[in-house]
Amino acid sequence: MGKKPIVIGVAGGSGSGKTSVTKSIFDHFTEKSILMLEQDYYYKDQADVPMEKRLQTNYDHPLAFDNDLLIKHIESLINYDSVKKPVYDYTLHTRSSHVIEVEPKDVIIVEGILVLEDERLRNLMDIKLFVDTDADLRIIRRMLRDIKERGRTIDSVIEQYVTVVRPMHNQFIEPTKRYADVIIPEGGHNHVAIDLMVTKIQTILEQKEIL
Ligand SMILES: Nc1ncnc2c1ncn2[C@@H]1O[C@H](COP(=O)(O)OP(=O)(O)O)[C@@H](O)[C@H]1O
Ligand SMILES: Nc1ccn([C@@H]2O[C@H](COP(=O)(O)O)[C@@H](O)[C@H]2O)c(=O)n1
Repeated sequence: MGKKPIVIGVAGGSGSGKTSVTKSIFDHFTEKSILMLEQDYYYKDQADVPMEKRLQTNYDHPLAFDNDLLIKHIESLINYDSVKKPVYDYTLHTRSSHVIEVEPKDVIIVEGILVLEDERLRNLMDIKLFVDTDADLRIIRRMLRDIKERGRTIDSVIEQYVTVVRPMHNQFIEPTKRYADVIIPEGGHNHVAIDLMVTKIQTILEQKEIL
């Protein structure tokens, strides 16, 4: 392997298409060259917090995340050491008892709403992306996804969006766009932006002579 893995940060609002962009990039490579760390998996553990309190947690505030652990894991992977990535359960609002053993790779993608908010995380990144999608599309996408995949109701998604997600987005997420090297409009189906990123990563991997 080459000297140091490349770290790519993918930020953007909830429902903007971060995961879709990351997966589309991912699918162009073999598993031996690229790995993904989801900031969501690094929400603070709430195993000891009662469920009624978990429902009141602000999951869109920077303090909701265990960035210390995320940074520790990125630093280990940069040194080509494996890590035990936590697994997050959105229905229980805490980490599951499982972990995923992640082997080091030459490309590390770190994806999440607030990955560009923490200066320590930004300093570990070689390329910073911000997926920029209008608020109306984000709420529609989130509504469909959260009901289908995260065990939520229409009422709960609307209530959370209006009281927490929207204000936190405006206060903490949107301002991090200024740190991005590349802004990707519309997210998951932006094939031009995805192809550009794939080409860039391929070039880096070719330089490392591992393709
Ligand atoms: N360009 C797009 N057009 C339509 N739906 C999309 C698009 N990009 C993503 N989606 C859908 O919107 C939902 C949220 O996308 P996701 O990639 O999970 O966003 P994020 O990770 O930013 O929250 C998913 O169900 C996904 O399939
Ligand atoms: N228990 C939780 C944890 C997080 N959320 C919401 O997830 C959003 C971030 O994930 P995306 O895939 O949408 O980027 C964030 O906006 C939190 O509100 C949650 O609802 N419950």
